[in-house]
Amino acid sequence: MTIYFYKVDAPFGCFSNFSLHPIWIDGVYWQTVEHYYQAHKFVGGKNESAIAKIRKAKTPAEAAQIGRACPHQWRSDWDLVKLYIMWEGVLTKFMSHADIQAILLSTGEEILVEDSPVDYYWGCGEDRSGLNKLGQIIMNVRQEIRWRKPEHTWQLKSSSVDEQLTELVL
Ligand SMILES: Nc1nc(O)c(N)c(N[C@@H]2O[C@H](COP(=O)(O)O)[C@@H](O)[C@H]2O)n1
Repeated sequence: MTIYFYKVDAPFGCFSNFSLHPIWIDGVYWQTVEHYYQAHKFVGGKNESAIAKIRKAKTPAEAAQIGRACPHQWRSDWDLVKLYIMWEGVLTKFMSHADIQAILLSTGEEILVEDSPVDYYWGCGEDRSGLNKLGQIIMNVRQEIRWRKPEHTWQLKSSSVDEQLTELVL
């Protein structure tokens, strides 16, 4: 069964980057993964003052609104680094909050899909043909957490450590 998530107040809403689960990365506090992700568009760019504005944004929607404005001011390597930034934020979120980590692990091997009607990159888009990069990252993080927690490794599909490593590298 595929698990679709999007709205924070709907089932599996804790998988959304808009969920109110703060993270600390490199000694900096971020209210949500969305704040962290949007702010990093401006790290090393032409308008670094936007970082503080996004960090202080009252809601993840406001953080996204600021972050999406002025794409010409984003760092030049944004397309190269955005997947890693997102992965780092999502991994930190699920490593920092035991309650949602348990929810994530309880999904077993189910496919996770961000059911965004507008986003064909991070989500599946209106017709569900999108790339679902956020869902893929959350599934990767689920696997990563199992690696870090030996008691969960029995849930991995492959039988040997070598096979499991190969799966992750590929
Ligand atoms: N809950 C929610 N509401 C929205 O309005 C959204 N667009 C999303 N999707 C998230 O938006 C982020 C991508 O932003 P950019 O388009 O790269 O500026 C990413 O966190 C998606 O998961 N979610």
